[in-house]
Amino acid sequence: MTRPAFELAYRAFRALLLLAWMSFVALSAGATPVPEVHLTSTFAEVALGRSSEVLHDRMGTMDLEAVRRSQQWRKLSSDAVPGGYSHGVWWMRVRVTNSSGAPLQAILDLNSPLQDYVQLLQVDPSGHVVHQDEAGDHLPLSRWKSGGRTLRFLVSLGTAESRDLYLRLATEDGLHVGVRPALRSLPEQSQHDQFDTLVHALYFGMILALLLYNVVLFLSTRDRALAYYVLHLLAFGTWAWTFRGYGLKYFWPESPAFNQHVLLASISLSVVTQSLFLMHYMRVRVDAPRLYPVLVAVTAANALALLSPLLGGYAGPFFLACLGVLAGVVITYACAGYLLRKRSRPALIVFVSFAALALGVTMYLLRLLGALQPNFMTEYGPEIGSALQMLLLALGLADQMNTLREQKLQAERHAAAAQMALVEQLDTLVKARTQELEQVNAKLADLSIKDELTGAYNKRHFTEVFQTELARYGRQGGVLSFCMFDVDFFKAYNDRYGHPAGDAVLRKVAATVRARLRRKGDRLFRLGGEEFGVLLSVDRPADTVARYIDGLRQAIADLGVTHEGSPFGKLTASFGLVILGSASQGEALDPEAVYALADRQLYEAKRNGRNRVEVEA
Ligand SMILES: Nc1nc2c(ncn2[C@@H]2O[C@H](COP(=O)(O)OP(=O)(O)OP(=O)(O)O)[C@@H](O)[C@H]2O)c(=O)[nH]1
Repeated sequence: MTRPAFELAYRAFRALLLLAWMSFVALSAGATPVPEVHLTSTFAEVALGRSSEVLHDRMGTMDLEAVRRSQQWRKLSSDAVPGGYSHGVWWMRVRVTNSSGAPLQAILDLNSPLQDYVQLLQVDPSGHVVHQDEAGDHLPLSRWKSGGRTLRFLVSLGTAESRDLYLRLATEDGLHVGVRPALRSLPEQSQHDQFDTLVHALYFGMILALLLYNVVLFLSTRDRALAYYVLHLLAFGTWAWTFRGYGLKYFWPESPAFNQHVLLASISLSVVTQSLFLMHYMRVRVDAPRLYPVLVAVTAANALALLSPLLGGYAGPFFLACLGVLAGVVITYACAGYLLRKRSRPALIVFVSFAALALGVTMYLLRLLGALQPNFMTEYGPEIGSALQMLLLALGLADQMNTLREQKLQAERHAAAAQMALVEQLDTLVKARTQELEQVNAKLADLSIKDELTGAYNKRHFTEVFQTELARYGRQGGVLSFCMFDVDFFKAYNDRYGHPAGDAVLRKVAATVRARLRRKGDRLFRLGGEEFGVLLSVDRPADTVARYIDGLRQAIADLGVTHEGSPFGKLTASFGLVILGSASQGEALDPEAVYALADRQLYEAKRNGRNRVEVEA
């Protein structure tokens, strides 16, 4: 071999060595073992988190070849691929080997409808992509190969076949949702979906029932708290419906952008309507006036957050919406805590119901972070928590309406009692006034028949009574006695002692006589000037009448009123008496005639010396 030929051969050998070394390096880098999962004949479900590896492609530029060769793969500490803000791409890989002894189909389910773009690359052990699928809530549903509420892919394996599954999770603007991919056999997936549908049917059924019930309640009561509660149920229900993927699946499958808007708007609307409801339900304005402006401000901020989609993107508005939710939770707890110290029952219900929601959501998040084991409570934590919250608030509302109705009834009872008391008071007043009026009337009537100076009945009344009594006597018989008496030398008395003294004497005489008329029917009349008449009761026996009248005369004389103008030296009176005995029964007596008889006897008494009684028998 010539020297140049040798050098050429040597160079070729070196190049071959270099190529071999480079190939070795390249092959050894690509040959990093992929964690493997064996699917046996008893396979039902494998949670892929801990059985797989993840890779964070921070720039989002790596292709399959690059990730296959990467040395950055690491194990996960939980079942969930980390969520949060990152503009990179998350990759997940696992080798699945069909050890069931027969061809096998499985579903790779992300257990979430929320991930912008997902790609599943199924690669055979030699590195060839044998199958490629895409899905994601930024794609219309028609581009998801395997339909379902959640993001999922079909994996078909031949007997003893192995495939490397590369799952690529990308976002539009950096917001990654923590997903928990699981591989399930078809029967297991079907059972899982059935149970999931049942739980959500119950959940959304409950929201719908509460919604309708409260709409009816609102229509009958027109209570604003109820109206806000209905709107809140509507907003929250819409959010939950969309969040769980039913919006995209059933309502707007070809409008992923609209799905994002609904998701964002329903968060802010939920907080706004909830704050408005709480304002009325807990009477924040009246009972917590210093917190009220803060609650109003938070509500207004959440209302403004509804406009945040105008800023573009999803991550930014979502961040704002989350801030709004946080502010809403803080102010709600502040109000409820403050009002709890005032022993407000609505505040207690709000406190407990929000605690239930917080507990449910916390359990769900802890499960996502791998701190809790998966179970019914952690899987459906938000649903259970919010269902409890909604039920408690609905019960609270019903309780408040009951309390209000009770208060209204009590107020009505009080008003009725007060009205009753007023009526009674009015009644008593009317009775008192009537009595007073009757008394005044009686007094007026009395005054109209009495003589002002002496208090004896007046002449007008005498005429009436005398006529009536005579008529009665004419009908019934019995004894009727009438006498007239006249103060003796009264002119002289007036002349000597003055007219006022005369008046006083007349009063004294009348009082003396009246004091002795004790029987019912005995009456004293002033017939004019110093002349009086006495009509005696029919019950008085005839033989006692003259003596009785003489007793009156004696009583006047016994007054001992000095009268120097009288031969008796004191005041006296003369009496003319007529006694109509039973012999006169049935006679129609003429009052004037009887009067004249008495007057004549009085005249006789005067003529016979005064201070005496003359009787017409
Ligand atoms: N003070 C006073 N005097 C009266 C009243 N009414 C009548 N008189 C006076 O009574 C007097 C009656 O006088 P007379 O009819 O002459 O009778 P008399 O002086 O009593 O004489 P005899 O009846 O015969 O004893 C008159 O002077 C009347 O002015 C009165 O209301 N008050």
